[in-house]
Amino acid sequence: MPSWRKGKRIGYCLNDKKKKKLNFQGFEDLCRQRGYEVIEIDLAKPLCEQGPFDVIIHKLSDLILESSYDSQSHQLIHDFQTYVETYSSIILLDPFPAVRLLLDRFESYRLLQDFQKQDSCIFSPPYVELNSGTGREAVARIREQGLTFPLICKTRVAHGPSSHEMALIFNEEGLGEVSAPCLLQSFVNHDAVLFKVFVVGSSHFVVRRPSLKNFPRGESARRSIFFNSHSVSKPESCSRLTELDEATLEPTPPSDNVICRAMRGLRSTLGLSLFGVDLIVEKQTGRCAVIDVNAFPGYEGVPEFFSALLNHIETLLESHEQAARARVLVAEYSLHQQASHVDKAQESTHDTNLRAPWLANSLETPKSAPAESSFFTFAVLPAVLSRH
Ligand SMILES: Nc1ncnc2c1ncn2[C@@H]1O[C@H](COP(=O)(O)OP(=O)(O)OP(=O)(O)O)[C@@H](O)[C@H]1O
Ligand SMILES: O=P(O)(O)O[C@H]1[C@H](OP(=O)(O)O)[C@@H](OP(=O)(O)O)[C@@H](O)[C@@H](O)[C@@H]1OP(=O)(O)O
Ligand SMILES: [Mg+2]
Ligand SMILES: [Mg+2]
Repeated sequence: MPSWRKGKRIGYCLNDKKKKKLNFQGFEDLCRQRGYEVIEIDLAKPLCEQGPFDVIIHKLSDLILESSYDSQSHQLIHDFQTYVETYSSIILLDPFPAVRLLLDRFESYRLLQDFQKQDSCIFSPPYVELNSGTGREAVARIREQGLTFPLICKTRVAHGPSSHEMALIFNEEGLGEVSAPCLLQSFVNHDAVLFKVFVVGSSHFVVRRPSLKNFPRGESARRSIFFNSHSVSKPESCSRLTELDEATLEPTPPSDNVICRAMRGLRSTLGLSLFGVDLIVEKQTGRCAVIDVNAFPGYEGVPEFFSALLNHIETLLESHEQAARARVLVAEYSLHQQASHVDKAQESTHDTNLRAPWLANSLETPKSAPAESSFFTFAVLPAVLSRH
């Protein structure tokens, strides 16, 4: 067994629904077969009594959201965060700030807009944030930003049952029916096909799902349509809203090249290992739009999820161990350098019998050490480590 695997403990914190949907027991079994200890974390007990942990997997989105208005949840999140900061070698999948960002569509859609400026392989449909009042108050901004009907209205909060309640708005009158905080996004015709990209570290898996049908572009007299996103884009979804009015060719999935580039960029922009990205292909242009990003999604239709997750964990454990070993070697090396500087300096003071007062200080902090250490880290260490 490699040393980076020996005695390692994987903690997890998932609610019952998530454990059941993922069949998480299967992942526990896989980890135990490979020699890991797996611990289900009980948030009601102090973490230090349950640790130590090398890795913690969680979906604490409920608690993170509640922590903004509930003091007990705030304390739990605070304690959890303090614990992982104290034991900084713990690999947390995923860090709270990165997860928190995805719970707020205002934050995450802003980030997607910035992302498309850096990398135009995908685009994020234009939108307007509505902080207060009804959609009517946003009419001027909608025009200014060049948004066209239909619009899709999404709640600001991106997680939890009510976050999946949405509306399709076809005219100004319909805007009066939506209330803040929410965002209004241009609807993109995409032939009712959604591509869910499930990311696990550096791997990703594409799954096809049903999606909303096409609607004529521009303002129309149609009444708003209120729907739950889970009734249109789950594998088993069966809704009139996903039935195309006329037969069309199946849309071509985004190319591997586009998906790989976009996921590589999003992974580093978001700072997450476990996330899902919803992509659609614009009917008129063939461009690929990102319409949603979810933290630790369901991975439904990805039979390789458990092995990919464990591979990702093992990659992280191995690189953590290498980094820790490198730090020890650098520390040992610089101690050794300091000692030899002291010996040399003492020899020369004995020789000349001239010991200037400034020499004592310069001996305590040998100036050449950092440069030599970095030379050692970059030039010598890799060779040393590869022999270990
Ligand atoms: N801009 C858009 N243009 C066209 N269709 C869209 C757009 N945004 C969302 N949709 C459709 O609405 C559905 C729900 O939107 P979205 O994915 O944002 O909701 P969600 O509730 O966050 O979904 P999830 O369950 O994946 O978290 C999508 O699956 C897609 O069918
Ligand atoms: O199970 P969870 O509570 O994490 O639900 C997540 C759900 O997974 P499921 O497949 O288990 O329903 C995800 O669906 P897929 O993208 O995978 O289709 C997606 O809807 C997330 O947004 C949900 O997260 P939440 O809205 O709750 O943050
Ligand atoms: Mg979605
Ligand atoms: Mg979502």
